[in-house]
Amino acid sequence: MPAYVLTAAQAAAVDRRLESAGLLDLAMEEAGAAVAGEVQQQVPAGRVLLLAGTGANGGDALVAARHLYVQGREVEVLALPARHRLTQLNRRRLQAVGVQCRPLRPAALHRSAQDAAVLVDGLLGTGFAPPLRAPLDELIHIINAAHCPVLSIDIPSGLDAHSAQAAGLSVHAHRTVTLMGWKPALMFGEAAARAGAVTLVALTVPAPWVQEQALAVRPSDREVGAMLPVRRNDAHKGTAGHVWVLGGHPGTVGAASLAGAGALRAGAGLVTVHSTADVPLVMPELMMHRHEAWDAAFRSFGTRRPDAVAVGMGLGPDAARVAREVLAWNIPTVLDADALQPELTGLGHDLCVWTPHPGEAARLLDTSTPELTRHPLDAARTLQERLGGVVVLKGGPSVIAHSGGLSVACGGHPGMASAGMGDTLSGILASLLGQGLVPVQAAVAGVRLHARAGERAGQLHGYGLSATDVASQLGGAWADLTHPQSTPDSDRLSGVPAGC
Ligand SMILES: NC(=O)C1=CN([C@@H]2O[C@H](COP(=O)(O)OP(=O)(O)OC[C@H]3O[C@@H](n4cnc5c(N)ncnc54)[C@H](O)[C@@H]3O)[C@@H](O)[C@H]2O)[C@@H](O)CC1
Ligand SMILES: Nc1ncnc2c1ncn2[C@@H]1O[C@H](COP(=O)(O)OP(=O)(O)O)[C@@H](O)[C@H]1O
Repeated sequence: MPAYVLTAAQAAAVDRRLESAGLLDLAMEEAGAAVAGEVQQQVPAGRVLLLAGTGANGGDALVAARHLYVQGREVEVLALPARHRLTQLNRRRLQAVGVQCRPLRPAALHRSAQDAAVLVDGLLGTGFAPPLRAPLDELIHIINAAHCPVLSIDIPSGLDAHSAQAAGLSVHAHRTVTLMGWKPALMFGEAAARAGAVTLVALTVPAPWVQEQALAVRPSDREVGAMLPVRRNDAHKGTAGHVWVLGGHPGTVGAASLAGAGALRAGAGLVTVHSTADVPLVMPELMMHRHEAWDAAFRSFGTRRPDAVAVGMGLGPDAARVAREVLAWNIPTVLDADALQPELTGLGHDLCVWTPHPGEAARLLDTSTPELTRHPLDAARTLQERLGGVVVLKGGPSVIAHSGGLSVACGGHPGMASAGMGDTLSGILASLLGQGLVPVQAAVAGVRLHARAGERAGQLHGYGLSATDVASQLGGAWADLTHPQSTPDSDRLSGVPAGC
């Protein structure tokens, strides 16, 4: 089963269903036990300071305190007055095993945080409605000044679950144990940086209840690996897909050759780069057609068509015109970089994959980049509705939007913040389309393949990794995804963007 992404409202809807089925108590017990387990694993000795808020997030902290106590850990619990029925119940259960809760006041927190081995933040979860009210603001300042590691339950207190922005004061956690599904804030931007390393505890909730609500899926590497094409032993270059790359312009010729390298390394049988500039052939296996002008190029193509085409990488001022011609072919097409022009809106078809980075996406939606990056899932969905086909809104992580919904591809490496990475991705996507994957599978599998290759290259080159390094790791990344038992858990890889 894939992991799901849920907004606060969607998580609350599942909670109501659990409550009416009499299962919410069990879910809270499971959540608290998982938090206790994470504490035991991460900080196996020393005093655990647990902070419980008024709602069910506080209830999870009280359950965690009970589990830790019965396992022999020294626990201290500071709690706000319990308002939620199950939080009140778990307070009584905690007292019944011999742990007293003390009132959570700033002075007490300040004193207790001095020598705690770990602080568990159960103040506010998905029930938080900004802005913060007193005394939560003062308490959060004290938590952030504490010297011990902080583990937040579900989401760092004070974060708006839906927004990547992290506009106001919130807990800065070292780790977050999130429940039932990922919250958008745990994956994107400044908000994700405040969550630290995230562990998802899916909880024993009927899968359809979560699936019906979910905003997006976050497929596992095993699920992604199963999408990748499998070849017969008698495969030859004619059956492995012929990809055309249309790109390059004086000054940006490298973009077309990086796309070509990405296509070859992702398995295309034949790759031809068409350009009106002298594109350097970084790999001699690439074929090159230098055309005098694009009109002449299209005349020379006649009725010949590749299995898939990537258009736009470094293509320059002719890009919109070239993309318009290519769209009329109605074949599997990746549109990137200069081909991502608002004037192409309405010309897309079901076989298109559009790959904007946030700046290009903002231009297509006529908005600002900061506004767009605040809600990347919403932005990707709006773009897909306007452009058709599949949209890959690139970033760390990227969002794939298609007519059936949204998918988030996590992983990658911060070293991928360098020029040419997107060009390589376009080639990968065209390669997978050329090998017969339908656009949504090519996008989901290609984006994760690219990110996984980035993780491998990042281990070798750190922040100095280049797009060529990423292309050279695609074979290993492919093997990792198709044999996932040997893949390190991408959530726990060092250097992976927070929350992903
Ligand atoms: N299915 C799930 O995902 C489960 C979720 N559980 C927990 O339930 C939590 C949600 O519980 P609740 O809906 O009770 O909400 P929370 O516990 O997140 O917060 C609600 C409480 O915070 C207070 N509050 C809200 N906004 C505030 C503000 N701006 N300033 C100060 N106080 C504010 C409210 O008065 C309310 O008492 C999740 O985050 C998770 O920790 C678990 O108990 C188990 C099951
Ligand atoms: N910090 C990061 N974490 C994960 N992936 C990243 C990160 N930074 C960039 N990437 C990936 O690198 C690519 C950059 O694309 P783009 O900005 O179009 O590059 P260019 O235009 O230089 O080719 C995207 O696929 C993006 O997802």
